Amino acid sequence: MEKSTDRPDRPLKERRTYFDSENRPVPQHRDRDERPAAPRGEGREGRPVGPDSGKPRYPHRPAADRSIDMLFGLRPIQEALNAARTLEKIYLLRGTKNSMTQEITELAKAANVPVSLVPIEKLNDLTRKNHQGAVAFVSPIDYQPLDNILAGLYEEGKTPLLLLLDRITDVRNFGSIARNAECMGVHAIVVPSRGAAQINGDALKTSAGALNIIPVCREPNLKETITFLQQSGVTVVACTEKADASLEAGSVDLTGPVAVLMGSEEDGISPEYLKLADHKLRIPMAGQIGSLNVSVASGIMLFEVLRQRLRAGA
Ligand SMILES: C[S@@+](CC[C@H](N)C(=O)[O-])C[C@H]1O[C@@H](n2cnc3c(N)ncnc32)[C@H](O)[C@@H]1O
Repeated sequence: MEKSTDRPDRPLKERRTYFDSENRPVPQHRDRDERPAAPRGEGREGRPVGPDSGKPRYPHRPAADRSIDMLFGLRPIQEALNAARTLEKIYLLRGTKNSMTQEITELAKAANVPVSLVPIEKLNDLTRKNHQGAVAFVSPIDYQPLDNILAGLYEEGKTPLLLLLDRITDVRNFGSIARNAECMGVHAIVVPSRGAAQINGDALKTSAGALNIIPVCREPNLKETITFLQQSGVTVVACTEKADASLEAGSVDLTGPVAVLMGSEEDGISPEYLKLADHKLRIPMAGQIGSLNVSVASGIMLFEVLRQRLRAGA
C-alpha cells in the first residue's frame, strides 16, 4: 500500500499574520507591513504557525448582529470592513470611481472578500433602489485561518483531515457537504475566496448546524493552498470520476494527514489542481450516469478515510 505521508519534516510555509503576540486577531484589512511580527514559528508571508499560549487559537469575535444579513451603502460597508466583520461578498455599481469605492475594494481584497462590479438593476433588485451603489452580504460564520488550524492540529497530536472544495457553488450542496464533513471527522473545510457557494441561512440549515461546528477557511488561491498543504506534510487526494485508480482498490493509505479535493458541479476539479494532487481516486459506479452528485461523492470518499483510520485504530 502506498504511504500517504512522505514529507514528515517539511515545515509550514510562510503565510499571513492573523494574530498578535497576545493572541488577538489582527484585522485583515491592515497593510501587511503594519502588522506585528509573528510571535513564534515559521509563517507564510509573516503568518505565524500560532502562539503557544494555551488560549483558544482562533477566538471568535464578539457577537455581531447575525440577524442583519445585508448591508446597503458605501459607508456601512466600509465600517463593517474596518470592524473586521465577516462579509460573504460585495456588489459595487459598475463604473463608479471614487475614493470610498477604491478603499472598499482594497479593504475587501485584504480581507479575502470577493467584490463584483454589477449593473444598477442588480442592486435595485436587491434593495428597492436604496443602495448608494453598494451592497454587501454579511456572513453567518467567521472564516478561520488555515495555518492556525493546521498548526493547532499538529500541536494537539491529531492527524489532519481537510476538505478542499473547488468552486462548489450550490448552497445546498455546500451545506450537505459540510454535514458529511462534520460527521466524518473533517477538521476544516477550505473554499476559494471567489466562486464558492455563499454561506447563508440555507447553507446553515442544510448543514444541520455543521457550519456552526466545523471551521471554514477562505483561501485566495487554491493552487498555493495545495502547495502549502503538501509542504506541511498533508497528502492531497483528488476525488474525481476521471481517475484511473479506484477507491475500493485500497491502494492509497489515507490514515496520514490528508486533504480531500472535490470538484465543482459543472466542471469538476480544475486541471491545474489535478496536476498538483498526490493521488487521484475514482469512486466506482455501475450505472449509466457519468458522475455522482458532489455531496454524495464527498460522503463516500470521507467515509473511506474514516474507515481506514478506524481500522488503523486512529
Ligand atoms: C457532478 S461531478 C462533476 C462532473 C463534471 N461534469 C465534470 O466534468 O467533472 C462533481 C464532483 O463530484 C465528485 N465525483 C462525482 N462522481 C465521482 C466519482 N464517481 N468518483 C470520484 N469523484 C466523483 C468529483 O469531485 C467531481 O468533480
